Amino acid sequence: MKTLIIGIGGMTNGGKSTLSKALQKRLPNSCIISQDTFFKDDSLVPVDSHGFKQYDLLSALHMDRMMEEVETWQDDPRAFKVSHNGVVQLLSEGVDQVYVLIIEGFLIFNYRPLNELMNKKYFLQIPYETCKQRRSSRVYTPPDPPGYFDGHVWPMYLKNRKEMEEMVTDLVLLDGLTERDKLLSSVLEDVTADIEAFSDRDDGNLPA
Ligand SMILES: Nc1ncnc2c1ncn2[C@@H]1O[C@H](COP(=O)(O)OP(=O)(O)O)[C@@H](O)[C@H]1O
Ligand SMILES: O=C(O)c1ccc[n+]([C@@H]2O[C@H](COP(=O)([O-])O)[C@@H](O)[C@H]2O)c1
Repeated sequence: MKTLIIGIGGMTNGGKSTLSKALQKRLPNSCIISQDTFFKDDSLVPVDSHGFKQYDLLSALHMDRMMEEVETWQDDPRAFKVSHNGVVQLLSEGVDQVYVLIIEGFLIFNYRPLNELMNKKYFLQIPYETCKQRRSSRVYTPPDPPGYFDGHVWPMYLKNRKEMEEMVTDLVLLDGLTERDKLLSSVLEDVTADIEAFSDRDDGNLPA
């Protein structure tokens, strides 16, 4: 069975889940694993000296559980697909099916074990003002306290981004201000080309 793992990383509110959901709808036999679903319980997240909860760190996430979820997909992508969101689509007879996993989240490329599994890495970026504006209209659980964006989210983004750039060299940067449909079609075109190249090969490896 052939598999492809795509990472959709990026800044908070960069458009990761919007793009991932749209891609999943268009890619047969694809599933999404979202890092957001692995946040630790609020009681386990420490506060800093300014009283801000330290959510924008890898230590605020159950990354071990996220890896287990990815391994469950790797063990049997077909069963994972059936148990998570339904029907497996058979393409044409005689063609090897390629199962696609979309891993999305704001710190996926900062976690080396996850990073190493990905065949393709996309990173959605937006300017500070857009990020702050989009974030202000989103309600998290718990909600952002006053000053949280400038006091915690943005400084941690800068720190995490620097760390990511020291670890990862093969990122494809995407402009999160691009219109949704255009973003989708450019990534879809890229991924579809990989899938086609991949399904033509019989050694199970994605061409470089
Ligand atoms: N390409 C885009 N252009 C304009 N707004 C977008 C775009 N993609 C997403 N958004 C909006 O930005 C906000 C954050 O999007 P979301 O996909 O939830 O971001 P993330 O998963 O990166 O936090 C939402 O209000 C969404 O509708
Ligand atoms: O989902 C949660 O439990 C949660 C609780 C508190 C905060 N968050 C925020 O979720 C952000 C990452 O998710 P996202 O979708 O904005 O990239 C990160 O900036 C955190 O501050 C998320």
